[in-house]
This record gives sequence, C-alpha cells and structure tokens, in this order.
Amino acid sequence: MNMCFGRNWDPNTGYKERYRSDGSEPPPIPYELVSLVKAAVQDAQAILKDLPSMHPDICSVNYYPANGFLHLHQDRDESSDSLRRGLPVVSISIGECATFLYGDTRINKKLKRIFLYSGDVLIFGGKSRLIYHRVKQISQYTSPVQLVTEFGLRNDRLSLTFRQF
Ligand SMILES: O=C(O)CCC(=O)C(=O)O
Ligand SMILES: [Fe+2]
Repeated sequence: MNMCFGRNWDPNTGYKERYRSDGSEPPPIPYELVSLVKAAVQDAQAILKDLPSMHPDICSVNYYPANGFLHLHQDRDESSDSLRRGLPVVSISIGECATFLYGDTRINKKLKRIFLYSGDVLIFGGKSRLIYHRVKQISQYTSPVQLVTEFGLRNDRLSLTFRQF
C-alpha cells in the first residue's frame, strides 16, 4: 500500500498522474522531514565525499503488514537529470525490521542483505543510484515497544522514501 507527499507517484504509472485516485493533489512534504533528509545526506557526505546533495520533492510512504514484501526493482522513474546525477534516494524505516536485499544484479543469490530496524535511514546515490533492491520480509516483534503501546503500530512497518524528481 502506497501514499505520497510532494508529488503523486504510483508503482504502476510512475509520475504520470498528477492527481490521486480521489482527485486531490498530494500534500506537501512536511518541512521537518525535508530538513531531516537533507541532514542525513550531509552526514553521509562526511564519509562518501562524492555523494550528491538533493532536495526531496517526493516522499512515498509504503505500508507493510506482517506478511508484506516488495519485489525486486530499481527506482528509476525520476527525471533523466536526477538519475544521471545520481541524486540520492533516502529511506526511513519505522516499525518492524525489514530484511532488505540489494545489489547491482537481478540474480537473487548475489544480492547483499541488511536489516532495516525502526529509525534506520538508508541512502543510496551516486554510482549506486540504480541498484536493484527488494524487501524480502518483515520480522515480527522487533518494533520499539513505544511504537506498539503509543501508536498501535503492531506487526507492521512503514517506510518513507524520499527522492528528487
Ligand atoms: O520499504 C523500503 O525500505 C523500500 C521502499 C522502496 O524501495 C521504494 O519505495 O521504492
Ligand atoms: Fe525502491
């Protein structure tokens, strides 16, 4: 399940439809999140000197239930300029831990694996902008207790993925 801030993006139609299915435009990305994303990229640039800066104008929110997953894909619907410059994709994980596979190949057994826990920020850009990636599975009972008790995010995961069109 997917919803957007900033620009409308749909896994099937990409950025073609400006309006959402109810005819409304997506709300702007909250500025606190824009600042957080820019600060995360700046922090990463301290280590990866040639990681380009970006100003996010799209935030896509994915909801994963306990049995959720996301098939192998590249994020390549953005403008050719954004892709050519390798403007980073920044993704923030909330809730249950995701097993995230990635690599420069579609061959499943060659993909690398990382675990994305609640609060983790994943950044890929520069020459890694077009990596293949997928969410293999969601692990239960890995969410911070506070998310469960205060927000009822039980057995679920949200990811907020920011890009510059
Ligand atoms: O949920 C994630 O961590 C990845 C999301 C993703 O790859 C996407 O929205 O394109
Ligand atoms: Fe993606």
